[in-house]
Amino acid sequence: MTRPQPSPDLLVVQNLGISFGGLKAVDGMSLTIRRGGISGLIGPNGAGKSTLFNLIAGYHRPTTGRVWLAGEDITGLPPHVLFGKGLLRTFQIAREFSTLTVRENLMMVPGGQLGETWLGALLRPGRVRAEERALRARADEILEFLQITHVAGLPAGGLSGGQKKLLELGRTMMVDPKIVFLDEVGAGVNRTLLYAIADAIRRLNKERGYTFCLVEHDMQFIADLCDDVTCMAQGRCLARGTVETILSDEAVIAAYLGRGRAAKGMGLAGTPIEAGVA
Ligand SMILES: Nc1ncnc2c1ncn2[C@@H]1O[C@H](COP(=O)(O)OP(=O)(O)OP(=O)(O)O)[C@@H](O)[C@H]1O
Repeated sequence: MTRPQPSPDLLVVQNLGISFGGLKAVDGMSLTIRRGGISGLIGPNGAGKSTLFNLIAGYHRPTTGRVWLAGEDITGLPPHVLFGKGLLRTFQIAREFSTLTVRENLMMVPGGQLGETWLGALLRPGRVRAEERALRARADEILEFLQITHVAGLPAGGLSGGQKKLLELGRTMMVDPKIVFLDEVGAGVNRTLLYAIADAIRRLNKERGYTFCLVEHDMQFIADLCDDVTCMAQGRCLARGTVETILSDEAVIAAYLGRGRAAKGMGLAGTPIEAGVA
């Protein structure tokens, strides 16, 4: 007897929309994200990419449409509930606890720890210590995976921009997520750390099966990592396909560079697109 195969689509978004005042920031977006893949989401400034991430990850409630995760309707659920279901979102500006050490930033990610309540700490000190040891071991394993063990004991506020982005990635790893939405993880990061971040994403995908969706303006980063790409413009889906087809698509190039430059045959492949170029 053959077993039913799980659907290849981990996340399905249908007709999602939200308006701010009169502006339709996301206007009937549909999207599918394949289980075990790395998908890219591109589009000029103000296209609605971050807002779409916010709608999916529960930071905004959509006015239209639905979102399913592994077949379950998760539309409008708040971020902490989605976190528990393995759906996580990082932000363009890293959100570390600056006075805590890097290791502590990792250790505090999983919620519901026994040591968080005075009663738990008082009544079960042995279990609290065991829980803390397990969290510390997990944090140290992640720091080693990301090759940033040397900053484990430093305050997170003193890290470079790229190291903070690696820490953000590490924080998602503390809960073994199903799907991670990375919002401009490469923005403002030097080339060396950008390679380290790309390498970590690739290994998390291949070795641990994490599914990723990346918003990114650096087209080389998108081309190096993504299996498929969706381009948004004015809150809508402009085009969707393989990296090669999307980065050479005339409508996509025009959305970024303007019609005239698109007509001169200027492509996007390999080009870091500066914010604001559109
Ligand atoms: N909370 C908000 N209130 C009002 N308008 C908003 C809000 N959030 C986003 N917008 C507007 O919605 C539109 C889409 O913004 P969004 O940040 O999603 O675009 P983006 O594609 O992520 O852009 P970028 O690449 O510059 O980050 C923009 O016009 C933005 O000004």
